Amino acid sequence: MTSLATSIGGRTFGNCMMNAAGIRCQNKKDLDALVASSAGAYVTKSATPQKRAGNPSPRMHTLNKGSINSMGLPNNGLDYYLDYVIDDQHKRPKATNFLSVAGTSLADNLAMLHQIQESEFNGFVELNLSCPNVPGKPQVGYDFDRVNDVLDQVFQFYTKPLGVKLPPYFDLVHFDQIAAILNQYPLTFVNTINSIGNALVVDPRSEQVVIRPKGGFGGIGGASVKPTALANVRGLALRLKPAIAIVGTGGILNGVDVFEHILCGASMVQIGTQFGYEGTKLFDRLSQELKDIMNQKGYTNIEQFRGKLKTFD
Ligand SMILES: O=C1NC(=O)NC(C(=O)O)N1
Repeated sequence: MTSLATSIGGRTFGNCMMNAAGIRCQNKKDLDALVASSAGAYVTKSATPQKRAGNPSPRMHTLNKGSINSMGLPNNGLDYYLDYVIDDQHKRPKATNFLSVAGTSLADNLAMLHQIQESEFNGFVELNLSCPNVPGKPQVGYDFDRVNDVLDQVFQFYTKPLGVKLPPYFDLVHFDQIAAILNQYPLTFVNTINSIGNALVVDPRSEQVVIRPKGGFGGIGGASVKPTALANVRGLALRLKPAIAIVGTGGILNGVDVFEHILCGASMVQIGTQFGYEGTKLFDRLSQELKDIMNQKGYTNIEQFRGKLKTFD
């Protein structure tokens, strides 16, 4: 019997696939659909302390097998998502799910994590350090001192399972530097990558950008980011202490993409852009495709090949 089960931080998940924060996870209807799907878990839209409208439209544009977005963290506010995950926890006490938070300041992140620490939520928090789309706000994940400071302050009081959502890095030295910081903290997981920030898509017919915010600059998702995503999954898997699991995100359209992320070291994968297009039936399709690949290769569970990417030497 081929199993797609996985475990992170001592919690088990029946399926190693879930949504990526931001995609079809904005409200109760979206989240209920994920609960009813074959996804192994869900993550909520990144929350700010209060409800937030986000950037002006058009703020997302479909590309050939990809997307560019500058949503700007539109969300219903932390209380909404905290209420949802706690209510769900009462209904399904054995399930573990993810609550994403993305404060636009350190104070906001600390305030939200204090509120979550004091709550009865016992799932995973995904601290989003990599939203590229809040005008005037840098991606914290690219400022290593700030990452260190945030985690130092968070772990003064936060004792529940916590992971961070990172931006893509493009230099092995940066993998070394961020891993040296992350390894100092009792993180449960690291999610890599967020969209490739501040890309620019041009429509040559109209001679115009395709999204309104920030003069057209936005985060890229979808097939074109897979090589970068796999590099970040592998680069961090090779450098992080084994206690920190890797959640692989980026460029997953098919079962083979899931297989590649796991081969590079991911214990869970998240799907964003393609999930946006296909809806929850995506998880049925990807699960079957991954099982087919595993059966062809003689694998019965993902631990048999997770992280076992070969090199030439
Ligand atoms: O972290 C994020 N990454 C994205 O690509 N977009 C969203 C957003 O803009 O809300 N946030």
